[in-house]
Amino acid sequence: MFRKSSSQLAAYINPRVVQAQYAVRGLIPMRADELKARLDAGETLPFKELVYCNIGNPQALQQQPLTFNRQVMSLVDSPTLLENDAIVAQFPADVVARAKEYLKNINGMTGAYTDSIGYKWAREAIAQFIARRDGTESPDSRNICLTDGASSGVRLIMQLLIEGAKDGVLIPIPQYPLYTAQIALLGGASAMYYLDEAKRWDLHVEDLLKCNASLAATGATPRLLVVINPGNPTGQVLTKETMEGVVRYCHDNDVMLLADEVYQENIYGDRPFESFRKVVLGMPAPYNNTPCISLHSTSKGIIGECGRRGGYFEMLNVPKEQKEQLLKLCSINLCSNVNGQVMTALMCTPPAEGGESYARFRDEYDGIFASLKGRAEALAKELNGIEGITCNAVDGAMYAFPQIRLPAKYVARNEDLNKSAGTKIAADARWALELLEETGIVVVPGSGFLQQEGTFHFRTTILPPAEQMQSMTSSIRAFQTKINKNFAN
Ligand SMILES: Cc1ncc(COP(=O)(O)O)c(CN[C@@H]2CONC2=O)c1O
Repeated sequence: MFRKSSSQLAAYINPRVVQAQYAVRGLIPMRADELKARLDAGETLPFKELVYCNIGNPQALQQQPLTFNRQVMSLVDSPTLLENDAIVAQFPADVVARAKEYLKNINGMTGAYTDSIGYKWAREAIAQFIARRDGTESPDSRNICLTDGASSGVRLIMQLLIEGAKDGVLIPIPQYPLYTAQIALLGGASAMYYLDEAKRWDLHVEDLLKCNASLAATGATPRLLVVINPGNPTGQVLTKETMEGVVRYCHDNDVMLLADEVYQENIYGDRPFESFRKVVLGMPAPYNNTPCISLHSTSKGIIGECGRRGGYFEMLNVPKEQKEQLLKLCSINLCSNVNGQVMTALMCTPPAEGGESYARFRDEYDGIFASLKGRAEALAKELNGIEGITCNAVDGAMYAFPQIRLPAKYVARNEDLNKSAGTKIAADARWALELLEETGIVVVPGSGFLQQEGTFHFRTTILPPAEQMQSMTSSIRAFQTKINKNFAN
């Protein structure tokens, strides 16, 4: 049997991979990278720099890491430094003590595999963090699993529950595209519940029941309900009343609740964050027995350590059989990365008041929070001041998701451009592409998060430093004003 030449072999690709999309690093950011390469090569473009507002990557936009965490991490990563008194003398005492504590727990071997669900000591630190945050009993640390960021937690949980098209996942629209991508990769069925832009992007529990019907119509059963609180891209913070309605839905319909709470520290508006775990435990029987898996991450909040790939999920009321299978899935990956585990433990255990590092930590933490809050408020205000753009307040998370009112002539032109180029670019993707080409501003079109039919949005982060944000909103204003004028109906 002669082997076919490489040119004859059709490069087979799993069609599910082709179907999966992830707009946060899709068409617009890829085009931005091409433009950046041209700028770097000395070419003259209509702008001098790219402003990457497509990804919630704080430290890529000049946010500083928290010193305490980095100091502890450096000593844990290189324990021999602790044998050098001159080096030790350069670190605050509570940093040295914390590093020694962690190294003792790790037996000094930070290069070794850990338990499949992560270091026991790190999981116990997370359990204590959860108890302090919620004012409840400490969860059993065996119900906590450290992950390579929340993304890998989502993947594991979806693998547990989604075999194929008969298994349905309820997702919010607009949604963070990790979810539709993972559902596509598993061949699952998705049912969309639309967030209400006119009501601060709130969700309506009755829409969840409509999802049941849409899944039933295809022979699928709802297995998982995803709630992102605070919301990405929409920035809403749910009320306790809404959350209780969600819990009742999950209990009554035997659906696992996946509470994506990676932005739980990014709260800027009048609505406080309450964890789904706390809401479930505060409800009367039988609702306090509702299964709920909560996600957290070192990528967001104030810590912003995205590249460390730290995070965890906590299983509340999850049946033993499901827990065992989920933990088996974790074992197949052997363990999450050690730096991410250490960083997650540090996120959950800040320096104690009275310690040498406390004042600096507090100052850094409060400074970053105040800056994020200020930028969130300023950005929504500026965007609302642009004709043709309206934006809900950014109550939480790291993004604004304004609606753009595109003139009919602009939408029609986009259809003509698609026809002549054989492309299928959505009107708001065309808007984002042209904004990029003219200004260097990189945003993600609302179509990348899905949205109500006939509406157009874009998502920008609140992360550019204040002075850069000012010029960014001025450029968006000029760009939109030109569209309003040139395509006036
Ligand atoms: C709601 C939500 N869940 C999970 C994740 C994954 O985070 P990990 O880094 O812990 O895997 C993100 C990342 N946010 C993406 C990345 O930056 N911009 C975004 O929209 C997110 O926004």
